[in-house]
Amino acid sequence: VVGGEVARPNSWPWQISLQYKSGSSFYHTCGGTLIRRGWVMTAAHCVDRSRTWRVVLGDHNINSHEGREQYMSVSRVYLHPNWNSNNVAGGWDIALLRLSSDATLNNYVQLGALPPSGQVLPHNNPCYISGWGRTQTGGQLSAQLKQAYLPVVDHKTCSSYGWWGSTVKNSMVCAGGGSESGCQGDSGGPLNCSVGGKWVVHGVTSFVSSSGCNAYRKPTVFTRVSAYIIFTSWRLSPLIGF
Ligand SMILES: CC(C)C[C@H](NC(=O)[C@H](CCCC[NH3+])NC(=O)C(F)(F)F)C(=O)Nc1ccc(C(C)C)cc1
Repeated sequence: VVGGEVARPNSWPWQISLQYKSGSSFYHTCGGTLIRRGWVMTAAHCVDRSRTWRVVLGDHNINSHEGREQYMSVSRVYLHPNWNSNNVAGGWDIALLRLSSDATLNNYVQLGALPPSGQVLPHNNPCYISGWGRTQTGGQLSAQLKQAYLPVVDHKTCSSYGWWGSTVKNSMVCAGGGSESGCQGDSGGPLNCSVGGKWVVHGVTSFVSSSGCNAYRKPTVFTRVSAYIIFTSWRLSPLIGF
């Protein structure tokens, strides 16, 4: 996250750190959202290589053990079938991770709320990005979870000339576009939007401009979660429409 501030610890209790094993250590690579006790939603581009993954719940400082963390292994990765790793602009940048055991919900670990199917937020709807991603273009990851205020940029504006043009599809949501943005390492994490006084996870962090994370008029682009939900009522919702 470029700009913004360090989040109050566990203030986004559905935010997870997706880590891969290298040697005997694990390294943060992406964010994600806990959407059921045994399921995490993240970006397909985060998990389209086969690695040994783990999900850390209830984290704040990813470099220290604070005692609130739950470390979960991943039993299966479900990439959206239409995801094309050579074309992030094509969309479909969404995946589900089945955890090998259920998370314990508490003050530090909660489920993220998903939007109703098809809901599109208005221009300037208040949202926050959260993540441990780089704090500058080409910079380092943040040790502590950060957040930045990124209001929604409607599709009409985001897909116009000088902005993202046709790179941005209707299955995406744009937010920010000023001096604050997501950056590498925030991928897969939530765009937390205030809707009717509640926080709803409306986006999965997907991409920023290759000329720099907080490039002018290149808002951070998120997979629009409501485009992948088939049913609105929770009784029928099979998580995400794969
Ligand atoms: C050095 C970084 C900033 C490069 C930048 N990376 C990204 O935007 C990567 C996702 C890359 C997916 C493709 N493997 N995402 C992120 O950094 C995120 F913002 F989500 F955290 C990028 O490739 N951006 C990009 C590339 C191509 C396009 C279209 C023109 C196809 C749009 C954006």
